[in-house]
Amino acid sequence: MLMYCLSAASVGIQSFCLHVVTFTGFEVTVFRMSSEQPLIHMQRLMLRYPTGKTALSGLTLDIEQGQFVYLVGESGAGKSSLLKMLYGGVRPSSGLLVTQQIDMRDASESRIRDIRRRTGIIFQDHKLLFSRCVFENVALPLRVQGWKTERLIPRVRKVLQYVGLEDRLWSYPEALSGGEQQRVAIARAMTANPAVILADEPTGNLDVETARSVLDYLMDLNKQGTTVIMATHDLHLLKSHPGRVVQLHAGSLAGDYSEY
Ligand SMILES: Nc1ncnc2c1ncn2[C@@H]1O[C@H](COP(=O)(O)OP(=O)(O)OP(=O)(O)O)[C@@H](O)[C@H]1O
Repeated sequence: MLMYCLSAASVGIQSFCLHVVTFTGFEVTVFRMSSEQPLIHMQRLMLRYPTGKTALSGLTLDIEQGQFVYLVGESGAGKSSLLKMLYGGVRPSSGLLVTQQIDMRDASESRIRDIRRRTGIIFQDHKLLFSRCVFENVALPLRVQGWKTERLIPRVRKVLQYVGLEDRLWSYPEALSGGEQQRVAIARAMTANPAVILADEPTGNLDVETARSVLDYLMDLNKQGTTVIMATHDLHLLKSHPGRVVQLHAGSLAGDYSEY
């Protein structure tokens, strides 16, 4: 089932978005520009930290809606810095970055908040709140958006059911295994129907089997329309879960393989 919505202020005048309700019942927001621009467009993108360290030096790259992209490269290549830039954690020092139709060079704070609302973020150390139960951790992005408790309960139940943790609703993260904690982080990242999921080494602390199951969830979300961009050192995962591979080296593009 497809539902169209009118272009919102945050998506620009000539753009529109589709809310796609997928076969598993999740609604994914898919953005399209009338000019068919890519979801993410980078041109000679540079990032220099205040310390003077150049993390990205002249990156030119497009990422299309619906792609599954692995970011690979040696430690310090710039993978995390690129992900950070994609959710507005740091601003470009020079060059062009347009993500989800927002020019990040001069985007206002409210535009950056728009980006974050449409972006799910997963970290290696999952960054769950240990003082809050699973339900509250997963509900957080919806609470930030002002959802009332009665409306968010069914949504949180549904995403926890998806990652197989509906029976752990009231558990605290410390009572979960590393793999279960990462599945809670996936549930939290997907709960607000993001257009994009950014994952920074989400399998870094997991054994091979658990890492594969985390990848299964991300691949499944991708098949339902969510663009996934994932930094990883786990190159063996690329064989079992193929995708586009973007290789960085010392802040520059070193390779771009459409299907590994
Ligand atoms: N906040 C920061 N301030 C200054 N320099 C930074 C900062 N964050 C990262 N860097 C530097 O920028 C470069 C790129 O770092 P980044 O974390 O993006 O690499 P990475 O490819 O993600 O590495 P890893 O695989 O080890 O996570 C490195 O030289 C790093 O030391």
